[in-house]
Amino acid sequence: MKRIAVLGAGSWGTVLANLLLKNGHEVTLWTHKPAQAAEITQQHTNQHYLPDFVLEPELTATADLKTALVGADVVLFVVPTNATREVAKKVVAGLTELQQRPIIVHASKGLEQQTHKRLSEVLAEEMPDATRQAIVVLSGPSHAEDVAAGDITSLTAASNDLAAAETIQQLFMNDYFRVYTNTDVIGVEMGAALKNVIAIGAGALHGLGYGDNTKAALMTRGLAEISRLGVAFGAEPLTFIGLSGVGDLIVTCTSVHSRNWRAGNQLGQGESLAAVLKNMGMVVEGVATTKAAYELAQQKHVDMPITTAIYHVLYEQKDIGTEIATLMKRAGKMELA
Ligand SMILES: NC(=O)C1=CN([C@@H]2O[C@H](COP(=O)(O)OP(=O)(O)OC[C@H]3O[C@@H](n4cnc5c(N)ncnc54)[C@H](O)[C@@H]3O)[C@@H](O)[C@H]2O)C=CC1
Ligand SMILES: O=C(CO)COP(=O)(O)O
Repeated sequence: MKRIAVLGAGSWGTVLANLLLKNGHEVTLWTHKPAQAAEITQQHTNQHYLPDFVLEPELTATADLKTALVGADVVLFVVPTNATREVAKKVVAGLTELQQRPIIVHASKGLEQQTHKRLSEVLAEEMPDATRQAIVVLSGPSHAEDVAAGDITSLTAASNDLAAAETIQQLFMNDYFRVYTNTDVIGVEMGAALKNVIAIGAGALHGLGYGDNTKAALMTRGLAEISRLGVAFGAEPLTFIGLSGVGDLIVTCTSVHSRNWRAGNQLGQGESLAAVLKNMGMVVEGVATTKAAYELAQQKHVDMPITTAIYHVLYEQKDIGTEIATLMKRAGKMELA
């Protein structure tokens, strides 16, 4: 039995906290919203993020970070990518005062907007050795709504420290949640972040009325460019045919639960990006990651035509139909080049 602080009470943080509690661990969920902490602890619901899902009655939430961190063996970050650095700074202050050194895990999927860094890099930068053991990334095809319903789900726990990844694997495993380990942190984080970009494209195709052939083409060629960029940063190519690569790409490009897919679908139906983001009420990671991926591709001279087209639509207000036509007019090439 471990004591675990889960930071971020959106849909994913709440479901992971609930699962860890059901697995027999002592869990405290931290949210920066006091009213939400009260709702989770007293009413056992989190209506905004998980409508109608009843939480374990023993799950407690707090808006006081230090209360969540006291005695924690593991600290699990599940806040949006662009809040991770800010929250890490607060966690460092708390852990320094408490003189604790937990394993740090993150389950978020994105590249930091300003620096384009992966989240394990952000956490390593902000958290000195005295405040942490290893950093582990938890990733894979896993919509919170499906895990809440007890759907069989498989993820990967990636770390440079295999023993720490194995510890985290054991924390989460149960009869419907199976976790593998991986040591390719770069590949796992790049796959997780970049699939959100392609999912916006898949949603847009759906919104425009395209069929299954088109969506399969987008996913397959999307995976080709995800792998190219990942490998340029040192990822192992095989990681992209794993859970955090093709696995997460499939679920995010095909599920109505995906916020990235839903955002794309609404864009395809003619909504403006501003309206889509306003209506979603939850994080759509792929929007910021599209810009990061586009800029990284330019920096590394990696060909990413689909990501470029999505960047044009999101950031330069280009027409989706024109971007699709431009993609189709490119010269023929070898499939595996
Ligand atoms: N929802 C899902 O099914 C899955 C989500 N993820 C990833 O997990 C991460 C979180 O996603 P969700 O839980 O879905 O997001 P969400 O939009 O449902 O919730 C985000 C939570 O973070 C909080 N938050 C926002 N800014 C904050 C700040 N500056 N300080 C503290 N808390 C802050 C919000 O109040 C909210 O409670 C994302 O990176 C997402 O890609 C990964 C796998 C599945
Ligand atoms: O990462 C996810 C599923 O594995 C969640 O995707 P969305 O953020 O698009 O909902």
